[in-house]
Amino acid sequence: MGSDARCCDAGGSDGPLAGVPRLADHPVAPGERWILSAGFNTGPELADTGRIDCELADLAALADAGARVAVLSHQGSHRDGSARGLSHIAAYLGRRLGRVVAYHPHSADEEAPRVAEAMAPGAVVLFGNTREYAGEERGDVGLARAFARLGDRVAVGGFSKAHRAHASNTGLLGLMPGVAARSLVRDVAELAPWAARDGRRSVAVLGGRKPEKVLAGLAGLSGSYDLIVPGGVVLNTLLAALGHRVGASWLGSDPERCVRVAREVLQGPRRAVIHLPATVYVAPADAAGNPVGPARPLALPGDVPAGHAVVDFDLQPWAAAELTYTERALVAGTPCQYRFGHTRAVDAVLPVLAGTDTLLLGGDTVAELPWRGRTSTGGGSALTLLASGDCAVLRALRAQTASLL
Ligand SMILES: Nc1ncnc2c1ncn2[C@@H]1O[C@H](COP(=O)(O)OP(=O)(O)O)[C@@H](O)[C@H]1O
Ligand SMILES: O=C(OP(=O)(O)O)[C@H](O)COP(=O)(O)O
Repeated sequence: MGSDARCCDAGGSDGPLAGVPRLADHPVAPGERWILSAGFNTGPELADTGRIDCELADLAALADAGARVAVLSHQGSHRDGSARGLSHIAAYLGRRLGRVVAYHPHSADEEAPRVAEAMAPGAVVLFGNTREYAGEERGDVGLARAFARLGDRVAVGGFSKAHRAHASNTGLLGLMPGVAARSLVRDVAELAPWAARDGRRSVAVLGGRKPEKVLAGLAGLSGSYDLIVPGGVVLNTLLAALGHRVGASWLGSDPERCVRVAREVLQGPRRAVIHLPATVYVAPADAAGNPVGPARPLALPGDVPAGHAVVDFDLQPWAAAELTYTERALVAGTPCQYRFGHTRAVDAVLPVLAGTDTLLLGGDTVAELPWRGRTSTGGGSALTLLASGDCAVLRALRAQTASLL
């Protein structure tokens, strides 16, 4: 990771959007067959519809121009069996767009291309969850070829998966002309105030469960932010890197790499002060680090008892004071087990940050926290972009040539 967080810089250049072809600049002719690669990765109860709502304008623009629009989206994961059908999302899209949105439950079965071919100009069909297939998350070219039978051009939205080189985004871009959807351009551009160092005091509150919170968040932002408040998997990983026993605390899907990176961050030069709590709260926990019994305080330094996991922490008074001076903040990943009633870290952080330029990142974080301020549909993707200045989908879009379109 670079020592400076980069994105679209605050000085107004296009940053990572430079050289990216855009749907907004591209005329769409009636009857053209378009795929919209979307990112409707949201829970079945649709607690937060931001990841769907942000793609409505692109869908409407394509359909209004008379395109035949095949929508592909991921949700959940094939790897852990959490991928589900998307029929409820087709119903929601229909209501919001005020037009019929048909649903075909598979995106790569024999029937799917026939459904796509039969669409009338202006029609929209949502195809089944791309993560029904193992090849999606592997970026499998054969699966991308199957998806490619649904259209002749692709508009790539789905910022939440822009850091993934998957069959339904970079895979399709390798096979057909493609442009960035308006939602992707907007989501990337809106990160600019949280990117390059601009002299404002900055804090990153990091939590959640996914390795990107450590690999992109902790490693990438410790060189450019003033204060990092780790929670969730990031705090657990730091405690492990410091040599504490962490019991059943959740260390994510790539624990060895994350602990190694956390150790490098702790030992290497960095700008950020990293907050380590004096008191964490531990509770009996299941294999996923989720609490199954009441929590009790544990003073640090100390070891988490076997079968217990860190579920929450107290913010140190000096950090609470620092937050009141913060001018720019991001919260990436819920810092504590909020949905299980462990709310101390969130209660200490969010109300103070509500008065600053603060951005909440990610799907679960935005869905579960009481926040009325600015949000981003990207979690890991936004951190990747902030940390490295680029991501897989933008690279693939830049590689497209105008002659393809
Ligand atoms: N200490 C913890 N141990 C395990 N899970 C945690 C912990 N703290 C927060 N979480 C969980 O992290 C989830 C969000 O993680 P993640 O998927 O990485 O965020 P997002 O989808 O917003 O990017 C929350 O639902 C929360 O319950
Ligand atoms: O929810 C998402 O990412 P996030 O949890 O980093 O916000 C995206 O849809 C990417 O999903 P993935 O991390 O399963 O590839």
